[in-house]
Amino acid sequence: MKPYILSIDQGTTSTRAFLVNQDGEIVAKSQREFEQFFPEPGWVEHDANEIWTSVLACMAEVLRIGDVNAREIDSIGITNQRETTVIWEKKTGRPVHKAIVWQSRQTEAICEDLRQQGLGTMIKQKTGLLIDPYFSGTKVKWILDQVDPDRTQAKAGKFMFGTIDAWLIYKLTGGKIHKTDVTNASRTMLYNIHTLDWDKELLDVFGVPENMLPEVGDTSGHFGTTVSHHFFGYNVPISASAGDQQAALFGQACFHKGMVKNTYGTGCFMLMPTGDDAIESDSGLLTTIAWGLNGQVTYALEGSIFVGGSAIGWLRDGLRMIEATSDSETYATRVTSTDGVYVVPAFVGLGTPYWDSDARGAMFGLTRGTTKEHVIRATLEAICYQTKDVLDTMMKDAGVMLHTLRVDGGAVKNNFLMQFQSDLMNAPVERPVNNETTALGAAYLAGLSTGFFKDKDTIKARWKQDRAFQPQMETVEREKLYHGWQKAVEATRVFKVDES
Ligand SMILES: Nc1ncnc2c1ncn2[C@@H]1O[C@H](COP(=O)(O)OP(=O)(O)O)[C@@H](O)[C@H]1O
Ligand SMILES: O=P(O)(O)OC[C@H](O)CO
Repeated sequence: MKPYILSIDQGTTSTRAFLVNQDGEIVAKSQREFEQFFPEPGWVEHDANEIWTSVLACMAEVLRIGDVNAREIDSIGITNQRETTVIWEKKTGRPVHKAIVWQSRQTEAICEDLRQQGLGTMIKQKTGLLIDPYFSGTKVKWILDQVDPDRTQAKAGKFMFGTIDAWLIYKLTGGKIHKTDVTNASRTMLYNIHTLDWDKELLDVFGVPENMLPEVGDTSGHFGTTVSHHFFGYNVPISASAGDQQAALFGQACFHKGMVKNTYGTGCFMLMPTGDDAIESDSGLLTTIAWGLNGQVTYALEGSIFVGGSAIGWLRDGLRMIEATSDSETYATRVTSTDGVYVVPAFVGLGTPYWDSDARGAMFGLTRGTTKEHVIRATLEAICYQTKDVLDTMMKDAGVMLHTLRVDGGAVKNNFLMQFQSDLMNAPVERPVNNETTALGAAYLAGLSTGFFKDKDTIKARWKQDRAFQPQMETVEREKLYHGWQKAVEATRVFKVDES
């Protein structure tokens, strides 16, 4: 048995590679940031080639750091920022446009047109998604409209589309394999999550020829092997591809309905598996695929918050109130409350449960006595309020009670954030010892396919708690604070800049 799995976590702001051993421990890690392009307000793009070279660099570096030879790698698991859209030329492998990132709002006009055509219900029934620029479908249409408006080239089979996993699989296999998995496909708005097929009616709506689309497989399965010149002379199997939020759900061993994880990264994403029941939400949750294993799909409910930890990046880079994101905890705990200040970080609109593309950020309750400590605390609290909005909706739609929330992602190091979250939800918040649950999830999924890991119970047995935050706040206080937040969101949504 080869002793390691190489897990690649291709995220929104950085690429990471990890070596995971059979005890489910991370023995080496490497990380590279890459450029974010903001060509217009609200637009976010990546250079797909830069992402690819960051993956190659991280793979080489993690082997060097771990002092591991490529021949010791059992398999590769890929997990990725979801929805981000790449279209490349079949013949040359060259991207035809920058990758359009999940956060980008540049397809809002296309979305509005779809809403006007009354397609919302059909799209939701088939894909589990709501019409919003977040998903890949309108991004594919947008790129094709730029480079091939009448679709002559696309119909002639000149282009390939992929989410980031499919792009990396294509590159790693030397262009031999064009494949994705069900979790990534379920975020495209082109895939029918019930029939498990690319949907012809949707492809027509978006003007996307089927020949551009990748094959769709189980999350844990066969995605080809690396070509040896990319992997130090070895052909290593790629055995998993999973959207990063789904990989985190798996890595957190949330295998049953009622087990919920929330990831606090750039945005926040809360997922709960619902078994073979694709629960449709009327309150703004998404119905999505948690994973595909052995030909069997598990569904999930998801709440997506577009601005989570990145609001703390804004305090640092935009407002310059802090030098490092970790300073936010120090400042927040210098005051005992926000003194009535609320920050609504709707910088790119609001996701679940509001789905308001036009909303923009706001701050309320300012007085002459407001200090930066209050603003910083209010920004951290906003992450928790948004999470409560999503959680309450999820519990109601699924008809379950929350016992405990499992958390991960870059911002969970912040103890103030975690304690306030627990207080606000009146439930324990469990932080795992190993916060790299996304990478671990991808490693587990890869290892299940090759026999490196025995079964899902092995993963459950390896989950260890670092700290459980217990609720301490009085009910009256909690309700008062949350009521203030609800009023702030309402007021934010009323305010619209007149662009005429
Ligand atoms: N101590 C902290 N307190 C609050 N937010 C933090 C802290 N450390 C990191 N963050 C936030 O966490 C995010 C990074 O988390 P990460 O999981 O690496 O994100 P992603 O995978 O989306 O790139 C950043 O937006 C950063 O502002
Ligand atoms: O890269 P992350 O961790 O911000 O995750 C992004 C999500 O997958 C977007 O849906």
